[in-house]
Amino acid sequence: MTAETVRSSPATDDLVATFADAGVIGVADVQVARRLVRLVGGVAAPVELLVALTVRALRAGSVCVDVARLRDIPPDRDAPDGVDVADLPWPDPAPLVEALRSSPVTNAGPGGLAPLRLVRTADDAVLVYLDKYFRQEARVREVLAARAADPPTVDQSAVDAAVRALFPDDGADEPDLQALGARTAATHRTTVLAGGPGTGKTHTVARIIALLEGIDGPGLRVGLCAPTGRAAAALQAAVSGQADLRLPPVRAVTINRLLGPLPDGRRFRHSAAHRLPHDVVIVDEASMVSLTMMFRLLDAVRPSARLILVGDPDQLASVDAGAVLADLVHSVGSGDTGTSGAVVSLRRRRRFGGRIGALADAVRDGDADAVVEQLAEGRDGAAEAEVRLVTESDAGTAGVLAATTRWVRAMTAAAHVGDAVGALAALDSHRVLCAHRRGPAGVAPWQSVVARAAGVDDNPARPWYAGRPVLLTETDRRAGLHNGDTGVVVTVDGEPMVAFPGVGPGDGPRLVRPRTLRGVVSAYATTIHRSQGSQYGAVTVVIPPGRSALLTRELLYTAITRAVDSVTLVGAADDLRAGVARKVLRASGLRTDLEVLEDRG
Ligand SMILES: Nc1ncnc2c1ncn2[C@@H]1O[C@H](COP(=O)(O)OP(=O)(O)OP(=O)(O)O)[C@@H](O)[C@H]1O
Repeated sequence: MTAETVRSSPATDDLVATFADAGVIGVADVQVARRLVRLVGGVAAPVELLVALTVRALRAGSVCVDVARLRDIPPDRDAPDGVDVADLPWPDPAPLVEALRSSPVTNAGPGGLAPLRLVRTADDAVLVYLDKYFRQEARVREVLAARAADPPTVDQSAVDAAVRALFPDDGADEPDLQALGARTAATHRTTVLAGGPGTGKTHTVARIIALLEGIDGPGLRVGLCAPTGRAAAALQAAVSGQADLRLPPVRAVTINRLLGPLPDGRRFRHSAAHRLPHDVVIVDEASMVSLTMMFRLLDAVRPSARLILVGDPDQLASVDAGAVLADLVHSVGSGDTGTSGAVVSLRRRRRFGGRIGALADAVRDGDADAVVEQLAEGRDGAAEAEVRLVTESDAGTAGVLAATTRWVRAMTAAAHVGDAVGALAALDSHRVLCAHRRGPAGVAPWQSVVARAAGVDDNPARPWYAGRPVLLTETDRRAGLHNGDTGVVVTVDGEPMVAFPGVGPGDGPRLVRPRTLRGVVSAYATTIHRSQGSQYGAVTVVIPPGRSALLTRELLYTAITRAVDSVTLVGAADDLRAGVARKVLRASGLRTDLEVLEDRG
């Protein structure tokens, strides 16, 4: 359906069509809104628009909308030429709230279901939810509060002694936040262990398992999970790599797998009616957990079990709506215990150098001047700089392509002689990351630019050439391969094989026959979303021109923190500044108390 058919549909109101034409809401949002409005028998035009905006916001990751900030909802697509969304007839908040209060969308007749919920926050914002998400958020709040009100009883001195043994004094002046995290995990039902890349979260998690086993005795049932299969595999490898701790064998699975999906594909074996058996459930990469997934998990975790949520609240959040980890970190504050649990934020970076860290901090804090200042050192392609900005038009681009060419040639050289270890090491030594899939600064053109610069014919008709970096777009659980995994085509005994990193610590590469793989694309350039959870030597980040709405602070932070040794940003300083300033709006009510506003019965 085109914008034209939106307008000509009989139930169409001009207001909704005007916003759809301007790209603010999509055709799918209009359709869902129409269906909901029809269910309640029709509503005033501004209310119908609000329903459509609520659906749009959900698709953009927010579980609710703030009626005073409707303009901040990310648009469905760029506005057509000549249209300024600021000039649209945005409804005024006060009359809109009045209309909502008495509308059938928030007040269904007897026995009917009202699709929307209307609430006021402690700081006087008015939020509108689709009923399902309101109920999920309320349940998350309720479970966390009940868990916080019932802390585990532990022998404090035994915990302290065990923590001291696991975290020996390293002579640093600062308080040992890893030790604090472990102590907190032992003394609370719910703990958030927050921290950027390389701040020692996994190191701490492994010691938390050892600590809890020490307190509760052997036989502790540990549920280790992560939102995606790839993240679960990485967690498994990282925890089993801690040989000195002699941890019991643990297996990390996806949250979905932990909960046990039932054949109907909608419900799970474990829920409030049939809880998970574990004494401790540890969720890694928890920033990627949506509200719906967190709701299911919290329902299924035994009230007496410890829950430890581990992740980086500043990274990109889940694809689905909700950013529960960031909300918890915000509502509690580091080192504090709130009504929902306790938060410990690790700060000391243990992996990459000072400049990448300082650049990442400046992006996280939204300080565009500091970002540009950090990058000044490497201006005009000072090739050895740890962080640098090169403009697409200057000689710097040649330097960028020289670096990507060295990367591609290193993969190719190792691949030709069947050196899978060398090819995989080369693969992870560099990555080209784009904000967009399409468009001039997207993955598609950059794939060709990088391949062509290295003299490679990346021809889809002959895909299995040695040295081709590949990305999987499907999961094959039986083969242990996950959507998002990357590998390199290598020649083994004259035959092409695809090498993927081994799963366990010390495992050699896995070699897979090309014809057994489904969903394979080249990986000369990938999206920043795809890079989440991985680490590479050097990272080239392509900044899209023209103030793209897709380039956000969280996206830039995620891209920059993938790099261990160096970061090169390619693009214009002004576009970079605009991206640093653009914070993803993830509205939710979890950061505050809520008062229901509807005139229900
Ligand atoms: N207390 C510590 N003493 C010595 N080394 C440490 C300590 N904590 C972490 N490290 C080391 O620092 C590096 C980063 O730690 P770790 O992998 O635990 O961080 P992380 O926060 O889980 O990182 P990411 O999420 O990016 O994978 C690892 O090599 C780890 O062994």
